[in-house]
Amino acid sequence: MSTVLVLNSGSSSLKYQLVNPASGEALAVGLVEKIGEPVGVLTHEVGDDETTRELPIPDHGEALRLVLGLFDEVGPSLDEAGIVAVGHRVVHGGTAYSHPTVVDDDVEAGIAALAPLAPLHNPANATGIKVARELLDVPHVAVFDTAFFATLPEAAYTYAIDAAVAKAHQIRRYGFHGTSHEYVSQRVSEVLGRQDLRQIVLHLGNGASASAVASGVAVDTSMGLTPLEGLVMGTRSGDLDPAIVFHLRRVAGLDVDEIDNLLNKQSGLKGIAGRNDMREVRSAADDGDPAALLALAVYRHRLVKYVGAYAAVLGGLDVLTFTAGVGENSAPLRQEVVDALGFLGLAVDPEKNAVRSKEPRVISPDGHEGPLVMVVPTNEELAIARLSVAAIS
Ligand SMILES: Nc1ncnc2c1ncn2[C@@H]1O[C@H](COP(=O)(O)OP(=O)(O)O)[C@@H](O)[C@H]1O
Ligand SMILES: CC(=O)OP(=O)(O)O
Ligand SMILES: [Mg+2]
Repeated sequence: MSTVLVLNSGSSSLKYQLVNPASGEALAVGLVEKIGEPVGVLTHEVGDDETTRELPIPDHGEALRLVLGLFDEVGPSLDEAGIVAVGHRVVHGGTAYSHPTVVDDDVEAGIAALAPLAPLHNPANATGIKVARELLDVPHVAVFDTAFFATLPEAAYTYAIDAAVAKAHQIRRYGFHGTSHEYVSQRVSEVLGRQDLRQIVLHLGNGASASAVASGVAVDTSMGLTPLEGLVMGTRSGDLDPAIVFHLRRVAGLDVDEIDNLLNKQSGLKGIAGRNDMREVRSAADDGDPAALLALAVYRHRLVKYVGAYAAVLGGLDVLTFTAGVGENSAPLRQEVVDALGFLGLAVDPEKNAVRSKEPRVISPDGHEGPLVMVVPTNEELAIARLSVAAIS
């Protein structure tokens, strides 16, 4: 057996999975949260056994040392599991990295140097890589969230600003969640047995993004220079008039870091309804909370706009697919969004929509003519494990 340890380092968290890329089996799944806070929390799951530790975890180095200690202590042993690589999720690859890349000192420095383009993500990714390379003597592979969108046409990735300024500062649409959009759109093609599909994928997690995919190639996506643009998210605003930034500076008196924090961490569902977790927003809305009802309405309105726009970009639509935490689990949201898109010929069968499953599935009515609606669970860790093995072989 060979396995890959997949690491996803966030600003204050480290998510990991030990995955068998051939079978797709996850041998261990874990999460270190609240890194740098007074009390950190480590959860390590092997099958049905869960081990939890609460202690101060000052930085990502200590987090990874603790995780490796648990693999020794409660298993599975990385050696016995035949670890062949560590796969790292890296959010921003800039224009330099558009394929999974085996990490050497230059690549490590290159990822760290992209921090200005992804200040919330790349510094943590770079630290995770540095520490993991010190502790684990196997090949390390960086898999970039931006890579799948390297194919975007110029008209889709160009912002209509001064061309010289854009070039000097690498300002363009990069797109994110690419590993998920690629994995999910490929699963759709496999399940339907067709490559020549016009697909829209809605990745709705804490971060959320939409993509338009034509015959397996990404042609548009909602996130931009950074993961702030596009859909309404848990704590991020998504699209807004750029002049709001000047207004916040000049009229509200916020400085740039405060505006950054406001739009990335205090906006989206949280900004409108005070909660970023979709389950809580839905339950407050069910209780009649006006702010939660409005947050849901704004979230849906943005989704409907993007699907309409991407159907136009694709010149028609064959499949609309929902994925990630909200997309996979919220049957009411899927129903509401598809109901608003009936004019495109989309429809959902309420019974199929209510089924909970880890399998990809069509939720349009049987015999439906017109574009299909699907739910396809994403698996970024498995995709990263497979891309990592491909990069070292
Ligand atoms: N049953 C559910 N109904 C609605 N939303 C759900 C459900 N389960 C999970 N979610 C939502 O999924 C989101 C997290 O998605 P996830 O893909 O795990 O996020 P990320 O990987 O970006 O942290 C949260 O907003 C959570 O409320
Ligand atoms: C790029 C991005 O938005 O990632 P996440 O959804 O994991 O925050
Ligand atoms: Mg996710």
